[in-house]
Amino acid sequence: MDDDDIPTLVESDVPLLTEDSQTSAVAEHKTVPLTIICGFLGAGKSTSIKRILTERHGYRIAVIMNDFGDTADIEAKTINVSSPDEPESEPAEEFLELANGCLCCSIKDIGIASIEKLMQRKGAFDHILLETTGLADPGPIASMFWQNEEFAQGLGKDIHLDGVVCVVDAVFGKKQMEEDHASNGIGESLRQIACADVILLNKSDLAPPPELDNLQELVSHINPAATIYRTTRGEIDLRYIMGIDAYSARRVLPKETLAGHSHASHPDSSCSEAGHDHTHERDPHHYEIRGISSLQVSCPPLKQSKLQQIDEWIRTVLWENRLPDDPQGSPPVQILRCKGIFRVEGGETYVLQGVRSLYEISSIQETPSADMGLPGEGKLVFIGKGLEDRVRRSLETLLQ
Ligand SMILES: Nc1nc2c(ncn2[C@@H]2O[C@H](COP(=O)(O)OP(=O)(O)OP(=O)(O)O)[C@@H](O)[C@H]2O)c(=O)[nH]1
Repeated sequence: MDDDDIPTLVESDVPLLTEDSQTSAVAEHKTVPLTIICGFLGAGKSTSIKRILTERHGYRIAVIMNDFGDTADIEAKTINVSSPDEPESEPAEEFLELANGCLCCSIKDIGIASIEKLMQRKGAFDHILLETTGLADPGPIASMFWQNEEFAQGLGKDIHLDGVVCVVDAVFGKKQMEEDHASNGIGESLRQIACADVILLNKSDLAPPPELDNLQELVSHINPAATIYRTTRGEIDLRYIMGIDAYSARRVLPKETLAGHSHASHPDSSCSEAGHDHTHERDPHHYEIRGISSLQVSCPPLKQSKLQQIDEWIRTVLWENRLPDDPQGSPPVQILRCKGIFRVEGGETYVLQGVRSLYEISSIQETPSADMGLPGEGKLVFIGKGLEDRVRRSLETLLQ
């Protein structure tokens, strides 16, 4: 057709994402995705959320936070919601309805009960963002919304966990990881990074590029299963942090991880004592901060009979903090997060997802694509403490 011709309108079967269709999509089916936003004190969580709450993006997002803090000055209508069962009761939560259609909810306790109250307004939003405090460990919070029986029978009918986003301070992030002491041995900033599906290196305007490169390399070795973006004031296309489906089979591991090389951990207590170590004599790829590191193992197509053995290996490591073949007195292994995708001979594809001691190995119906790293080699990624060479050897022997 000539450029000057009047175009003819044709019927399209591509759905348009209008406000109405969003509402009906949420109302009809489907569970509302929930994203956990974590990050150490002052990393920029509230700044990122404030941006989301004020920008015109067309989504109705409910944000749950411990207090309104910085967002209190946003022009909004305050609505109090009390439970229909106790209409007279003093509402424990306060809601702000914002001009762009977002809903902001301040709660004292990020618990199931509070979110149930929020869900009374189901249909009024398309996505939930849950901001944790700077010292929160997102692991138990993620487990609350995933693989939790009570949740599955209740709120799980309305909500599903979409992903964990961790905001890291580009200037102080490294220092926070090194100095973050915790009574149980793993500091909160490391737990947050380990548990994340997406990591935002925020305040990138304040860090010199080489420092930013170093931090990114370090963070990507601590958590090779996460996608990392650099941001200033949390500025990022919402598609990269919302609707990422990190707990579904489609995007288990970022492309870089699937394409990348394996990194082994080498134990050296004197190195971890001093903080991090990324110039280890034995392995230039070794990165470890306060004992936390990652282990990636390639996984060729496996015999069906291996499935049960893999399940047993993972169960023993996650639940008993040891390798199945460990002699007594071996140092413990503590896994914070694991992910993986692999194939069995004959074609079936399996996905591994794990948060702390909860894990799931499920087969997926979709035809594996290059995006998933398959066909080709699968990959298993473990993030945690005590991931020494013997752990790699044990897993590699199993997968042979
Ligand atoms: N220059 C610069 N400043 C930023 C950026 N992001 C946040 N800030 C500032 O950093 C300070 C802390 O940001 P917040 O958003 O309050 O951080 P937070 O993670 O919510 O902090 P807590 O709630 O205390 O854990 C504020 O003064 C922000 O204005 C950024 O990308 N660049």
